[in-house]
Amino acid sequence: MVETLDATARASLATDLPHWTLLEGRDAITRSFRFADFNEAWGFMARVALLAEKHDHHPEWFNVWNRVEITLSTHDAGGLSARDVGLAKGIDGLVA
Ligand SMILES: C[C@H](O)[C@H](O)[C@H]1CNC2=NC(N)=NC(=O)C2=N1
Repeated sequence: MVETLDATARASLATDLPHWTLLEGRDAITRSFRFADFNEAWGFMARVALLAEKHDHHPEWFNVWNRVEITLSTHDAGGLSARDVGLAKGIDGLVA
């Protein structure tokens, strides 16, 4: 069983992941990305997919042309876990 984030980890979310926001009504974080065109967005999604496989942790996502919205939550934990923070940091690294 995966543990959800403790209070200390939650308190540092805003500084650890400044580009991600907490969803309303659900224990999950989200970030929206915008690219020059669909080709760039799809390339990013391909890199995220490889990263997700490496982490064995997978995003919920939505794409329209140049926009990609990613939501992270740990289904096995029923909420946010360190796996989400790890994957979010990895995703941030792809666009840094
Ligand atoms: C068996 C496999 O390790 C699990 O189902 C993993 C795969 N990817 C996952 N991704 C996410 N977001 N949450 C999970 O609980 C999860 N579990």
